Amino acid sequence: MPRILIVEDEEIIRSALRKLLQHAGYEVAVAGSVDEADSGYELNDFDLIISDLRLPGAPGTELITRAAATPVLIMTSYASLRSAVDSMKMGAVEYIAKPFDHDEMLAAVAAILQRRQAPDQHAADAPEEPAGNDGTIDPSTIMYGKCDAMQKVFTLIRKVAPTETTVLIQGESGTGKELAARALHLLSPRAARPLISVNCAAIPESLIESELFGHEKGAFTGAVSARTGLIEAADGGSLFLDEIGELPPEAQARLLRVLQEGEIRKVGSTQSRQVDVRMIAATHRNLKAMTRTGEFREDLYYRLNVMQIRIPPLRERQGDILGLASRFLKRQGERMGKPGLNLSPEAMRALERHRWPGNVRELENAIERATILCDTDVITPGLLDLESEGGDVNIPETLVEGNNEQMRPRDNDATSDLSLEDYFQHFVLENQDRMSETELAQKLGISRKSLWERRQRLGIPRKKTTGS
Ligand SMILES: Nc1ncnc2c1ncn2[C@@H]1O[C@H](COP(=O)(O)OP(=O)(O)OP(=O)(O)O)[C@@H](O)[C@H]1O
Repeated sequence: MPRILIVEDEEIIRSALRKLLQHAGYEVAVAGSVDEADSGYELNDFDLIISDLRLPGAPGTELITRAAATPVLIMTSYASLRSAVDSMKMGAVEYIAKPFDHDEMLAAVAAILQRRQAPDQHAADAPEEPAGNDGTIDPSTIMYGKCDAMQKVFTLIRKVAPTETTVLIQGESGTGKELAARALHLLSPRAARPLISVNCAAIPESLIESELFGHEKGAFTGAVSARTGLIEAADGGSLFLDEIGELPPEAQARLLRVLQEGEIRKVGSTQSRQVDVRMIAATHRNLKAMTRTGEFREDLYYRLNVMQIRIPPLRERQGDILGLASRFLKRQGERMGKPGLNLSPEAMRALERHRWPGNVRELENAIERATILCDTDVITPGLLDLESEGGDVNIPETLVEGNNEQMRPRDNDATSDLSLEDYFQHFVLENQDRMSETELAQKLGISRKSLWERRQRLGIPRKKTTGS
């Protein structure tokens, strides 16, 4: 049985992670700091160390040198992507952003241990030797989907993952684009190398070029030292550019060069450097339409759109709703110490009838909310609180302004013209004075981070007087 050491100072995360890993069949030990880990255990006896980056005393990356024979997976908050990149450069085998998804964590652990068992296949110092995926990792171990539409997505992922092809993942917010990108990476020969995920909408426009491409010392005010960009950090691995439609024009031009020439030039540098990165991009927007309005470069669009994977909205995956719900219920129940929860027949019907404008994320949030509020073993429709969430709102048939036939609104009534962003904007403007940010995000079925990002993008930042 593989032995894993968790080094985390936050008790709640430490015990949740321990339970998750024990449940998955691993032998688990825990420590609250690097020194506690080092004095309490023989670090090289473990098959894997999972450590928080920020700890009291030495940072988690210290374990990379102290446990030279053991792979170290670093956990870091999403906001500190930069530290994640630095951790990878220091030799961490993988990083994972907190709060992490349980499936994502288990998939990352399984992939690292699998590579450890077959070290000849990945030779970390020889990236040109493909790490290989021996077939034990499958998209269905990373994301749930039994309906025909998702089975087709999985087939496509299995086919395209082993290639070097650039992939464009399209789908509404919350459909699972990021999970699909992770599956593409983990099933690829690059699985042993980093997957760097960047949300282009979350990085301020003024910083995006230097974040992605790096900069030389003195390239602009504040550039006190040279810095490696995220693309370079993904060298040998994969780069996932989420919300690619938000990339400003100058960064689009630079990215095109990376795709065409396989080389990057840091901001303020005259020299280029070759990089070997597999590009995966995602968007909920219609890039083709954006090329017509000049918002997105047509040449870049064609470079990115070599292979397209469309993740269907949840309302087109009717057969998966209950399966996903019971998976989330089991997970949340275990997390919150309520393991025997069930959905009442009425709750099941309510879930199946709901339109799910926020897709899988909204379902996940609804189940989490119901699990918290539930005082018995049965989840009733009232606890899911779905009526006010969209059942009575005019959600368009299809929210993506699609060039893709499948994505076009199916009818021409007035609501079909309402884009997801219009809906979002209406909802926020109408409700922000009486709801907190947390409530707004929950009702929209998105995370608070997503709410904040979209507020910035749509020019409706949170009012100072609004509570949260
Ligand atoms: N098929 C699935 N099985 C299990 N969980 C899923 C599935 N699809 C999505 N999820 C969960 O739903 C949430 C949203 O998924 P994800 O972040 O991948 O969506 P997204 O399309 O990238 O969203 P956004 O466009 O807002 O970034 C995550 O917590 C993810 O784990």
